[in-house]
Amino acid sequence: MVELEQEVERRQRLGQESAARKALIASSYHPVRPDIYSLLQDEALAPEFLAAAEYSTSPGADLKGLLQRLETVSEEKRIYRLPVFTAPFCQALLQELEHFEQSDLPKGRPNTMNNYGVLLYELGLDEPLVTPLRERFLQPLMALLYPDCGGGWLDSHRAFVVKYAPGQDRELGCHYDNAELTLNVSLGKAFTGGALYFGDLFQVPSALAHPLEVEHVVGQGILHRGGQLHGARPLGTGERWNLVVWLRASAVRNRLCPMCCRKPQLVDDEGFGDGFTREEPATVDLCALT
Ligand SMILES: O=C(O)CCC(=O)C(=O)O
Ligand SMILES: [Fe+2]
Repeated sequence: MVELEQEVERRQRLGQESAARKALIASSYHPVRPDIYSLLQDEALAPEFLAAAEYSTSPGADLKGLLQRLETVSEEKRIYRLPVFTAPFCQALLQELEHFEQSDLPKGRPNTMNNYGVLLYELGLDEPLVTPLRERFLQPLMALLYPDCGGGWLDSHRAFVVKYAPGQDRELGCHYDNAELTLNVSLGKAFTGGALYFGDLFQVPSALAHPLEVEHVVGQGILHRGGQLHGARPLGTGERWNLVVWLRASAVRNRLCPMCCRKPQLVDDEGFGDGFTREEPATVDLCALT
């Protein structure tokens, strides 16, 4: 019980420390690409992504129609891919992230597994970039692709950039995400190796028996369920930067925490916290099997 209390305190501290870093960065950091801090414009997005999102919001849109507008990486594992950002936007975002990395401002790391990379919330990129991306584009797509995983009920996210480079992190162990659904976009630079591999949903026995390898394509995003076991193979050469958006639906996680598979007991936190809410959104259909 003492350990549990300490862990709760540690997590609450993380939220407060993250908010403090965000405030410090807002007051003293000078972006090299201020353009990416203005509200997300359609021009930043790949035409295929715009088309898929526009289709998904059109009357009568269905899964079959959407599947004609993106690549099915694995039907069985329900993994999909499509171009997300234009090349110039990827380059601008990379330039900004690198500039921030080189600054001596404090950086909150994405999770316990990545020692490099940054949280987009702390940089101030949630409001102009990630929230509009989720609300306007990802939500309609995810509602058709994963209605049983809260795809139509996304109400928060945790977005970060992971960076792999020689002498830094080079790979990522097998895990599942604290997310109902995940978008992983390759931003560049030039690299070899570093493919993702996917097993089954983590609840399945011997879920890693036949992993599927998925190479990154710069500018393109992989969509998968957060509970799908995955990891990253070692980087060969070059640098790999990916934008990862953990998408959360409180309507789903309020019932069953996706990490411990129990009914969550909530404590207060800053911002989106871990994506749970005390107020219930209206009802949502859930898969009884997963
Ligand atoms: O290395 C990658 O691209 C995957 C990162 C990832 O799965 C995660 O951070 O949750
Ligand atoms: Fe992950």
